[in-house]
Formats: sequence, C-alpha cells, structure tokens
Amino acid sequence: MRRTGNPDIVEHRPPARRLVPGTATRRAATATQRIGRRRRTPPLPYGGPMPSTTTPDVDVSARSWRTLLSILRPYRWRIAVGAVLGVIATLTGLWTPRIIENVIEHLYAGTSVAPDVTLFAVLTVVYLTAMLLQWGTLGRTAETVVYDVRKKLVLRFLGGRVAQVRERPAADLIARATADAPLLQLTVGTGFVSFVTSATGVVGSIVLMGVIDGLMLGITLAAVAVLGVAMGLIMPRVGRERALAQEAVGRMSAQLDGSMRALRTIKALRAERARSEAVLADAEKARKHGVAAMWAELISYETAFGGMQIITVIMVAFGAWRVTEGHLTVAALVAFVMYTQGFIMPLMELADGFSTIQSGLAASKRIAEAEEIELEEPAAVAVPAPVAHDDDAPAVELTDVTARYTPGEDDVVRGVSLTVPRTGHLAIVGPSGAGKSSVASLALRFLSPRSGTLRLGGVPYEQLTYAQVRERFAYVEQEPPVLPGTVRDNLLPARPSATDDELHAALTAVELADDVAALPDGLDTELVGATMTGGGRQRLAMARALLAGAQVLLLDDATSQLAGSAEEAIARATRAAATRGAVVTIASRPVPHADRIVLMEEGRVRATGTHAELLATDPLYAQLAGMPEPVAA
Ligand SMILES: Nc1ncnc2c1ncn2[C@@H]1O[C@H](COP(=O)(O)OP(=O)(O)OP(=O)(O)O)[C@@H](O)[C@H]1O
Repeated sequence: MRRTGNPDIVEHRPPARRLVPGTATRRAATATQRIGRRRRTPPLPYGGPMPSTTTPDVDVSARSWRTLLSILRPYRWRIAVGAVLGVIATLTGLWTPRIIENVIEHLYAGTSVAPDVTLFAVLTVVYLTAMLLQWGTLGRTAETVVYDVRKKLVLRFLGGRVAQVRERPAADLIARATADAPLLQLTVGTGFVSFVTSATGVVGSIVLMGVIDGLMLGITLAAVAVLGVAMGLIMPRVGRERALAQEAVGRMSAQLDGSMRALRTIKALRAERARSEAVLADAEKARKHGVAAMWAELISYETAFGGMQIITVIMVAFGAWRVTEGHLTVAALVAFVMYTQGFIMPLMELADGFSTIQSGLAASKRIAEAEEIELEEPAAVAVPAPVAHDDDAPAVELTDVTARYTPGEDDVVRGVSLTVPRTGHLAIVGPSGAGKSSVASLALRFLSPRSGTLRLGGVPYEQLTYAQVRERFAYVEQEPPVLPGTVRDNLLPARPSATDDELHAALTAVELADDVAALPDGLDTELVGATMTGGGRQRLAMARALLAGAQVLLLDDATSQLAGSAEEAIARATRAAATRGAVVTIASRPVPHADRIVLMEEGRVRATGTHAELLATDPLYAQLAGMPEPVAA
C-alpha cells in the first residue's frame, strides 16, 4: 500500500515482492521508479492534517509500541496469514535464479530444459496465487483496522465527557480520526509484513548465494554491511522528519480551522494577511520537514542502489575471474549476480517497513491520546433500569452544589441551591460570568458537581444514566449551531417519529414556517450554518426544543438575537410550555414575565423572588434592568 496525496485515499499495492530478482517484478521497482513514485504520491504527512497542541514529539517509546500492538491485536491472525503468504511468495521467487542457472547448464549440455520451464511455470502460479491472497487479506484487514479505529474515535468523541472533548481543539480531534488512522493501514499493509517477508528474502538469498560460492558471498555481505550502516544512519531521519511534518500540518489545520470560523472578524480587522501568514508559517514548516524527509529518502535509495550497482560490477568482475580459474560455472555466476541484484530490494523493504512502522507508532500514540477522553457512561449502561420518579417532587432540585471545570482552579458554582417546580417559569438571571450557564451544564450533566446533590423528579443524578437525565430536558444553548443536514435533520433528533404536520407546527410557533416553505426543497433543504443568521439558528433550535415536548424547557439566552414578532412568538411559546411543564430561562437581563427569578452573582445565588420583588429590593437586579438602584439599598 502506498500513500497518496489525499490522506483518506491509500492506494493498495502489495509490497514489491520478488518473483525473479532482477526480472520483471524486480525491474518494475527500480530505485528511480520508487523515488519517482514517492515524489508523485508523497507520503501522507505532507498532505494530511495532523494537529497537535503539544510540541513536536517523535518519541517512539515502549508505550507507543504497546499502543500500536494493542490496536492491531484483534487482527493478529489475519496479519499473520498475510505474512505467511508473503513468505511463500518470497520463497517461490528465490528459486528463479537457480532455475535460470539450470536452464543455462542444460543448454550447454544439450539436454532438455522442459523440466526447468515447467517448474518455473508452477512456481509462477504459486507466486501469483500467494500474492493475490496476501494482497486481498492484508488490504481488507488494513481497511478494517482503519474503520474500527475511526469507529472507536467517533464514538468516543460524541460519547465522551463534554469538558474533556471541548478542552481539545476540534480540528485536532478530527485529524486523529481522518489523517492518523490511515497510517495504521500502511503499518498493517506494508510495515510488519514487509519486515517478515523481506527478512525471509534476505536470509534466503544469503543461503542460496552461499551454496553457489562462499567466497563471493563473503565479499558481498561485507559490502552490504557497509551499505546497511549508511542506510541505518539515514533512515531514522526520514521517520523523524515525517513526524515533524505531520505535527506542523496538524498545527496548520488547527490555525486554519480557527481562522475560517472567525472569517468575518478577520476581514473586518483587515487581518487576512497576518492570519494567512500565521497559518502558512506552519505550512512552511511542513514543507521544510517534508523536503528534508524527501532528501533523506532520496539519499538512502541512491546510496542503496548506487552501492548495489557497484557491488554487482565488482561481483561480475570477481566472478569472471573465478570462472576463468575454474571455481565457478558461467551459469552459477549468472545466478549469483541475479541474487546480488535482487538482494537490495528486500533490504530496502526492511528500511521502508521500519519507517512505515515509525509513522504507525506516531499515529497510534495520537490515537491513544484521543482515547484518553473518558466516556460519559460505559456501553454496559446502554439499557438502563427504569427509574421511578416521585410525581410530587420538583422537576429539578440543586442542593448546595459546588462545581468547577478544572481541578485546582476556582469554583464557578458555589453552594447553589435552587428548585425548578414541575410547571411554571423560572429565570436564572445575573451578569456575565455569574455561573448561569454552568448551572445549566450541571443540570444537563455536562459538568459534574464537586459537592452537593442534584435531583431529577426526586431521584439523585447518581442513580440515573446521562441519557435518563437528558431525556427530561429540551435545551437551547447559547448561540445554537446548525446540525449537519437538512431542516428536517435539524428537527427530528428531538422526536424521530414526528410527522411533517408536527414539524410545521413547531416551525410556526417560532415564526419560521414561511421561511422554510420558501426554501427550494422546504424541509429537505440542506442547511449551511454559516449562511444562517444567529436569530434563524435560535428559532430553529427553539422549534426543535418545542418539538421534544420534554418536561423541562431549558433556554440559555435563547432570544438574545431575536427582536420584534419573532421574540414575541417565542415568548408566547414559552408561556404555553410553562403551563404544561417547567421552563427555565437563563438571561443576563431581567425576565419580567417569569414566575420566579434566581439572581446569581460570582457563582452564588444572591437573591430569589419575583421580578417586582427583586426590582424593589436588589440593587444588582435593578442595575441589570437599567433602572436606578432601589432607595432601600
Ligand atoms: N468550559 C469551561 N471551562 C472553564 N471555565 C469555564 C467554562 N465555561 C465557563 N467557564 C467559567 O465559568 C465561569 C462562569 O461561566 P458561565 O458561562 O457559567 O457564566 P454565565 O453567567 O453563563 O455568563 P454568560 O452570561 O457570559 O454566559 C466564568 O468564569 C467562565 O469563564
């Protein structure tokens, strides 16, 4: 398998195997072609994003090995079968020079070459069959490894703890599933297996060359040892430079992702050039390390092939002398030179396998890092036991809850106690940073309390699964995003069984029905988040929340970007929802129509009351309302 420019496309190609050292298969992969091919289809590192927030780290530690082996363990038998098939193909190819030797001998002796030709044909069939099976087995396995790794990562990213997922740049995580995973494919396809088959080829060639002429083998091995040392010095540099290029491309992708998200701000600041330079600085580093890796690779191949050509010339000259001295037949010399020529490819495959495994190690290290994100709940809790909620208990109850986002940092919610009744409208109001959204995060279990208790319908959160908690809420987050897909895809997750009429009713409630009807494909129009107004996204999210019909409608600044009739429509819908269940709105301004208001400041509940009560008694609330402070204060 070879890497192509596209990180997701990895060309399947069996490791160059030797049917005949120096013949069709062998010649097809001469040094120049190999280098040329690499140039045309550069290895992934230069083409795919590989974000990392850490400093470049090319550590190939025992831990990386353990990780790589544990990722590949489930496929070990299939990889072993591939390796065995590769060994069979290699051993088959090893006999070819001996057959040629026999053919020449028989031609000199005037005897029939039919048995040799027949054997050659049989070995060719065996070789082709083994290659076919090896390619098929490894290709399939490699694709399966990538799929399984991607599946694990996607499930972890979407099923992981919110705080842990959010603290990592999204582009970084995405790259681990998209760009790192295919590197394992290469490791399966060419890495381990080419190690085994190449070693077989090298050992087999040595044995057969020794059978032909021990002295010539000795000289060849001495020369190859010198070459091996040179290659050993150069090849690790290839791996190092590749990894550094991967890191740089990764940082570039994170930079570009952030800049694209802030496109309008960047343009308004006329900062396009500065941002482009910041992105391209990493692109330049990737280019620099890519070129360094290419040169190291080029030098190693040039050294290997140049060296082997020199060895071959020496062997031809030395062998010719041995022939004239009567120590060797011409046929044996031909066979020996063929082995010499064919010797280099397994050696280079060994080196190639080494650098491929290094890339696989780097990739598995990053994949393992992503797998450190803890899942909210193990798969075993997929079918939770039913819970008996107390019908008389409040919808949600927080008792003396304290929480923080990062261990060692300040608490952002401090001893908060509040009750959300089963029906009615509760508002949580406070200045920016007061901890209002953090309370919502606690209620939705995006954040875990450090102390205190949360209850849902009288049942402590610890006795509920995350899903059991969240099914009771319909949530509109601050600046809600558009989900990938159509209008319908954006609504149905709230109630998969909803009919078109129900979808239209929800859209009508937020005054979005006419806009959707005007779209080219109505409900089935693909939405592009970037082209939707903030108000449009809020109304769509509100429609989704209304459709869910959950017990608690939790709205975090849900109308901040709305005005006029749309805002009034949502206020109407909210009032209606408050008669059926609980509505909790979070706002930084007073909410006059709420039944009860909890005023928060610096993570604490500062006061509780109705709008009129707080307006009359609390200076902060009055200040938020833009009114003069109460006289009593
Ligand atoms: N994911 C997070 N990681 C770390 N700290 C956070 C995180 N989210 C919020 N905070 C911090 O927690 C504190 C409370 O923030 P929170 O968003 O809950 O306040 P808020 O009252 O909702 O403010 P706003 O109205 O501006 O959204 C702030 O100091 C904020 O910086």
